[in-house]
Amino acid sequence: MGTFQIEGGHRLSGEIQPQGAKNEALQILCAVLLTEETVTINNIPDILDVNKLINLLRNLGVKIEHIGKGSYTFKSDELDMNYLNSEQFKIDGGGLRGSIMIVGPMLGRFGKGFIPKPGGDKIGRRRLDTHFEGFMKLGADFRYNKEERFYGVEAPNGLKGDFMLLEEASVTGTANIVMAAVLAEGTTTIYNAACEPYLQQLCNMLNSMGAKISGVGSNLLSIEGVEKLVGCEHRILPDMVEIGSWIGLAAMTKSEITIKNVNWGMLGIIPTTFRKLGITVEKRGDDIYIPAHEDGYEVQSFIDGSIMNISDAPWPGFTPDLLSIILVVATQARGSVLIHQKMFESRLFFVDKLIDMGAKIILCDPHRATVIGHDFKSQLKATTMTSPDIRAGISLLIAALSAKGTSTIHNIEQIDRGYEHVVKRLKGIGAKITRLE
Ligand SMILES: CC(=O)N[C@H]1[C@@H](OP(=O)(O)OP(=O)(O)OC[C@H]2O[C@@H](n3ccc(=O)[nH]c3=O)[C@H](O)[C@@H]2O)O[C@H](CO)[C@@H](O)[C@@H]1O
Ligand SMILES: C=C(OP(=O)(O)O)C(=O)O
Repeated sequence: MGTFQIEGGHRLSGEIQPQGAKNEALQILCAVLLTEETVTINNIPDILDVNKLINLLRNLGVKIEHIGKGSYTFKSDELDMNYLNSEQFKIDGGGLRGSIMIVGPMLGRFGKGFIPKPGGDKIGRRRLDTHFEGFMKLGADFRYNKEERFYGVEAPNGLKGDFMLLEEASVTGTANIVMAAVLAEGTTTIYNAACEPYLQQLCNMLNSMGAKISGVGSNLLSIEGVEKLVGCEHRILPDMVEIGSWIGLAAMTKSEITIKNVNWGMLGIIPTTFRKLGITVEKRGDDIYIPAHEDGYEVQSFIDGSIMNISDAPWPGFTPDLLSIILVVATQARGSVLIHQKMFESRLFFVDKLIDMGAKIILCDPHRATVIGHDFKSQLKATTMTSPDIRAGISLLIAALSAKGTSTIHNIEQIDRGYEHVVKRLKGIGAKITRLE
């Protein structure tokens, strides 16, 4: 278990370049399985989850070349199907959430897809029903081995397009079904599809490979199946969740920070949501400029004067992956805010660590927390903590950087899952952080 030691209470300053998006990369990497031709992907983040998935693809027989920083080529022309029955696959597949998305492309191209129960954050129940109901709608047979927690779908006679209304707009579920449907016979219509930038990017990439997907960016996708897909080159967007994390970091440490080349057009409601806490998020070309908040930041109120409420929702609503960061930043705001995590039922429990540090938070129930901001009149105090999940982890790191004294965070593999070279990059803007092995 890795550990960070953080000396808090220092101002940071300078520029930070966002990494490529983790959740987009996981979809895009799975899509390389859909063609025997070469696929080149640029701006792949060097993070634990992505490297685990690249390793899984290599073990499956994909020929992979690292051709430059963040750039790789993939060629899936001779896959080793026996790997899917191996013990190694159980270890590799169970190591991250994103591995679930190899099932759709394998089913679409080879008529069968398997996966052990995928890993990822323990942030509440994480059902896979949407994925498998979608595959079944396309004509696949489903089986689940409860003992081994192993999922399988097979369609020896190929998949047939159909209309489906998803029970929920699942991000990885939509990606998985789209990747199966591109090679199905006939037209598939997916209503209540997730439409995050991750999915828009995936659909655009598939179209550049010869797929026929329309409705990209909406919750109604139409996919006309094609016989085969060809190679392509794709660039991954900057990570909007990482960008949001750095906005929070700047505000809470009263630091002047510029986040470079953020691709503003794809940030959706994220800048507006930080502004609701009174944080200045300035657009400078394609950069985000956060000034040092010398006088703190004040939570806005609704038109009728009622208490501010920030909650998550499927895109274009506010991503649940930034709610933990909003919560930690709110602990130093002027005013109070109700944080409502609607999607995941165990993602707010990390607030007990913030309470230990002196934050004023009432955990109303597993989904809601009321934060009463300190307005910097009282600084958080350093402590020793363990990171329970990726976004709680980065939130605790932000809290530690703002706190008085030296904090220790254990289980930082959670942070390494999704944040590239975090020590080096944070040191680059003046943070006092050390990795202890
Ligand atoms: C690898 C990856 O891409 N992971 C992301 C993906 O996970 P993932 O694709 O696993 O998450 P889903 O979109 O399937 O659902 C997340 C949770 O939200 C609930 N739910 C979902 C849709 C909905 O309309 N209503 C609802 O309540 C689900 O029951 C589930 O508990 O999307 C999540 C939701 O944005 C993000 O937190 C994860 O970072
Ligand atoms: C929950 C997340 O990741 P995963 O779905 O990979 O667990 C996340 O990125 O915030």
